[in-house]
Formats: sequence, structure tokens, C-alpha cells
Amino acid sequence: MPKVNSIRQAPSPIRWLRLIAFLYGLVAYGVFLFTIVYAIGFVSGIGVPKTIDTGPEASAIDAFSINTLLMALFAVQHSGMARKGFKNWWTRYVPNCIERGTYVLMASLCLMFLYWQWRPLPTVVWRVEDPDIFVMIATLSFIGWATVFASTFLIDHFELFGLRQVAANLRGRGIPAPQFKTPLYYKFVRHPIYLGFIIAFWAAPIMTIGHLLFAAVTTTYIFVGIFFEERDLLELFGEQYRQYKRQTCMLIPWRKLG
Ligand SMILES: C[S@@+](CC[C@H](N)C(=O)[O-])C[C@H]1O[C@@H](n2cnc3c(N)ncnc32)[C@H](O)[C@@H]1O
Repeated sequence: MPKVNSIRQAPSPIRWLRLIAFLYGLVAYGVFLFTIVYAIGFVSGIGVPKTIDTGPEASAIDAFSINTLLMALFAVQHSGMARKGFKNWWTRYVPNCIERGTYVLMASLCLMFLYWQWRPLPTVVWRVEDPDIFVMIATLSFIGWATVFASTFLIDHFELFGLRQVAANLRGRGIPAPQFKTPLYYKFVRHPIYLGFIIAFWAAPIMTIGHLLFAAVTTTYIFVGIFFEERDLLELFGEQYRQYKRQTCMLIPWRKLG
């Protein structure tokens, strides 16, 4: 009898696969956390060895081309892999539960590559001389980052970064369907995470050409990303999202709710 029990309790191959998928999701999340925290240092120039204004010297034209290519690589990965058609195709080969984690991992690797290969363009465009205004602008940038983090928790932090999916799979449950949400300030702006990024990138007490290039290209990319994201959200949530779009501003809450 004890032998029968021990056979019954032995983890099946499926359980092992679920555990491996869960650990993979955890690693992907850890890499993402490191990458996003590093991004704060990279953009602000504080606390990390390689920042937006440091790195191998290059001519202005080389630096401009390399940096633009690095941002284009990230944009293609980040937008391409988020599209429904791509997801439908590659989840034929990759289990559904690790699709989001893999997406997050790939985006993090593209960003790390960008940090590593980024060439500085150190000419100063503006420099705030007044120490109080300097601190105010630097603080505003951190408020932007805080908005990004807080908003991920409002939407669903663990689903956005793939942990909820691998945790559900580990428990033998299906992947939870995405829910439409408008918590707190999502009632006033549809894209607080992107607004937070824009604030974090532009609120710079010392703005170099390199930083300006980064802020300008990422802001343009955010608008392109919003176009594709909203097209998908309309398809996913239908009338609910159409009404939300009619009543709520995209980034800046400048008009009243309808
Ligand atoms: C990086 S988040 C950005 C969310 C939002 N655009 C923002 O800036 O706060 C992208 C994911 O959020 C989801 N999403 C965006 N708005 C949402 C909402 N109101 N409710 C639920 N999910 C949403 C999208 O489907 C997408 O998977």
C-alpha cells in the first residue's frame, strides 16, 4: 500500500512542466524589474554605471544613427510581438501561459542592449541653473516614474508582466481573460503609464542632444503604440472601450467627462 501512495503522489511530467513554466515566468519578471529600475538611472543619470549621457565616443552622425536603430529595434519587438496576429501565430509553438513573460523578457533584453550600445550626444540643449527649479524638475521626472509603477498596479501589474498567467497554469487553471478597467485616474486619462513615461523622459534639468533624441523618439513611438493598442482594445472590449474613448482623454485630462 505505501508503494501505491508514493506512486500516486509523484509529480507528473505535466506538473514539472508547469513548475518550469512558473520559474521561467519568475526569471522573466526578475529581468524586467532589473531593466525598468535601471531605466530610471539610465535616463536620470543617477546611480548606474552607463547612462544616456555616457558611453563610447562616436561622431554625431554615427551616434544618431546607432541610437535611432536601437530604439527602432525595441519598437519593432515591443509593438510587433504585442499584436494579435503575431500572438496567434507564435502561441502555436510557445505555450500560452509563458507568452506574456517571453514578450516581457524580449522587451527587457532589447532595452538592455540599448543601454549597453547607446552612444552619448553630450551637447547641452538646456541646463537649469536655479537649484530649486533643478530639484523641482528632477522630482517631476521621478513623479513620472512613480505614475508608471502605480498605474501598472491599477491595471494589473502581475498580469501585465506575465506572472498571473504562469501562476494560474501552475495551479492547473486556465489563463484569466483580460478585464477592462478604469480605476482611479484611468477615469480621466486612457494612458497614464505612457503619460508617466513622457513626463519621466522630458522632465530633465539638464537636457543633452542624446537625451532629447531619446525623449522625442520614445514620445513619437508612444503615440504610434497608442494607435495600435487602442485598435486592439476596441476589438477586445467593443462598445465598452468605444464609450470610454468618447468620454476620456488620451493623455492630458483637459476636457470634462461626457
Ligand atoms: C503597457 S500597458 C499600457 C496601458 C495603458 N495604455 C496606459 O498607458 O496606462 C498595455 C496593456 O494594457 C492593457 N490595457 C490598456 N488599457 C486598459 C484598460 N483600460 N483596462 C484593461 N487593460 C488595459 C492593454 O490591453 C495592454 O495589454
